[in-house]
Amino acid sequence: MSIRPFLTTHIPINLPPLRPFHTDRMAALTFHPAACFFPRPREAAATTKQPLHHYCSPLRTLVPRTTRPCLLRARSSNGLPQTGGASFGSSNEVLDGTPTGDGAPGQGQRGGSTVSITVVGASGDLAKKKIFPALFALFYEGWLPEHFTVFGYARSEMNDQELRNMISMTLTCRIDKSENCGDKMEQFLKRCFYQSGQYNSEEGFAELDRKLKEKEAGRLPNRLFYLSIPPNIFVDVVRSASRTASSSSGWTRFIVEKPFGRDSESSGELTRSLKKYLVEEQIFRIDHYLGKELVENLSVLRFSNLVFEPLWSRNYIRNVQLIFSEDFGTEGRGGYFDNYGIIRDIMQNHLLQILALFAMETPVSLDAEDIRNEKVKVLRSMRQLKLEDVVVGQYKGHSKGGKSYPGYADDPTVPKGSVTPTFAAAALFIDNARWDGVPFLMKAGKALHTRRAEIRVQFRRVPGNLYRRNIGADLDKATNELVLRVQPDEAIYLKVNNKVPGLGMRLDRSNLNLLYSERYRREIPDAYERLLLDAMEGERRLFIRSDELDAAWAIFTPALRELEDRKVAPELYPYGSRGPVGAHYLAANYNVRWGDITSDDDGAF
Ligand SMILES: NC(=O)C1=CN([C@@H]2O[C@H](COP(=O)(O)OP(=O)(O)OC[C@H]3O[C@@H](n4cnc5c(N)ncnc54)[C@H](OP(=O)(O)O)[C@@H]3O)[C@@H](O)[C@H]2O)C=CC1
Ligand SMILES: O=C1O[C@H](COP(=O)(O)O)[C@@H](O)[C@H](O)[C@H]1O
Repeated sequence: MSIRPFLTTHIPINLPPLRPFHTDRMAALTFHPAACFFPRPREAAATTKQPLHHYCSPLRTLVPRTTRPCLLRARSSNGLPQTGGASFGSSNEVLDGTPTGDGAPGQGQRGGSTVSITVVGASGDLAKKKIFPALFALFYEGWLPEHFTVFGYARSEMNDQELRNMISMTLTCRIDKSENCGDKMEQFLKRCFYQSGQYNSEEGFAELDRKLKEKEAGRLPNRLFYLSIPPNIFVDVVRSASRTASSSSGWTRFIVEKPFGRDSESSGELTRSLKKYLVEEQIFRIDHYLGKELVENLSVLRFSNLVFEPLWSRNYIRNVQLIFSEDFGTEGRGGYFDNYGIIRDIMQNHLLQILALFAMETPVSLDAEDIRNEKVKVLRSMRQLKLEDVVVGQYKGHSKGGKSYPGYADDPTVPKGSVTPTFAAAALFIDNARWDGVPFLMKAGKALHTRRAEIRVQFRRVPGNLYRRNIGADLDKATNELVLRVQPDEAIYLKVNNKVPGLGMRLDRSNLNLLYSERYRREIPDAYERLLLDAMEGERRLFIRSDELDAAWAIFTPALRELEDRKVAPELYPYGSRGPVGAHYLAANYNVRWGDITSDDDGAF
């Protein structure tokens, strides 16, 4: 829902900030779209069964629009908090605690609002590796509200202390701000609790509800459930938790982890099942690549720099490459992976989401729905992937330097004779006016020679290039290339032709390089931090809407089905190699050379 009418008519934009601003030179007072908004009527209705009122920040209690000023949120332009939690600080409590006097939800609530985050599947890999550490990082940086509680829920028998011990093993302090880290950890762990229960058990979640209420202590309760569990139990959890552990008067949201089905049909079925218990506005489908700094920056780069947007079309761009590689195999996750394969694991979600952001038209605003509307349009303009435009591979065992690396098929959890691809390359097309005929090439693989994720934009050659003699026969070698390196060593660099200093006229291709570690001397937050915070704030921009998901599956489902029906044998590639040569033939069909096979160092022609 657009925030515009509210913005123009109701926000006193000259309000002083709630706390003094940080002196950060990048500080900018920005209106945070989640801070003030009309209620999402269906979400509010579904969760509160109360009359609809205007919210002033979903993390704060309900405040009637007519009597409460909305809060402007101070965020530096690089996303760091300005005041160590300005948006949930004690000033909010003054607002929250004031009786509304009109029967609005929140009246009679004691001491403001609270947020409870329940990590379902707390004993699992993702919870330990990413979710608890991200929550701690948010706490450490002052982004969590004053009143918050973290609960772990899983079948494993554990008490609160055992959960805390488990979590503490993976918490780390910010490299650049390690002071008081031990104290902060202790404070954070004291807010962590555990409830053991079955995933389909309403009693289990009712018990959780009882404990949550105890911690909420009469404050307006807002509840976030993170489903960090295998997909076959998503619906069980949503059914049980929504029935017995929903917030009685605040919001209740569910973050759902991928995979969202394995094709159009199963994804549609999952969506329908979830919607029996939740409305779309309560469902936060996470794609953690959307939370990565460079992916967030894609739109900034494009829409706030005049030099890029005019070039962003078939007129100047020859091809776009989306590349993901990992230098390790499925180690330990073979059982899960075999049911999905690399196309579903990486391409259909992470790479396709990046592609949609890259290729979309300028959205009407930065509002979540405006952005997601544009992404859906791109996805719906895409051609279904054809089998002849796909190459699949699977890694095999390899020995190097006296060390041997197991093949995918050596994993005991992988069924014998599996043809599941651990590598794939694909050529995709967007049949719209902007991108007609431009190949979007994707490449994703496990157990390759390096860990890397990047977007490469190869531009067309300069017509009638005056310097063609200096460049040599292959003019495509001298075209500009813009690279957004998502990870590791985040960077944006542009390959330009340049004169090598000297009396002669020798050219080379050099990089104009924006290396984040040199430019910004601060740690880049993990994607899960950004996404968790957004979910708490009700900011949906970086989450996948159900129509986006449908459109994404429509592109890949036919080719996936054919691959499986025909049991297409993957090309084997050695662990630690650059992947199957078939990927080069596929690119060559479209006159493309993968940008990552040449060195990124500046080089002579
Ligand atoms: N791990 C990762 O890096 C990533 C994971 N994901 C997704 O996140 C979700 C969680 O992943 P991950 O943590 O690796 O998953 P796990 O396999 O570690 O499972 C999480 C927890 O769920 C419970 N569980 C596991 N299998 C079953 C089962 N068959 N039936 C019932 N409960 C079960 C276990 O808890 P208990 O036995 O205590 O109940 C387990 O600790 C998945 O949807 C995954 O696809 C997405 C991106 C990356
Ligand atoms: O979603 C997934 O992502 C990870 C890679 O994430 P990254 O942030 O470490 O790049 C991948 O290993 C996993 O297979 C996949 O499910």
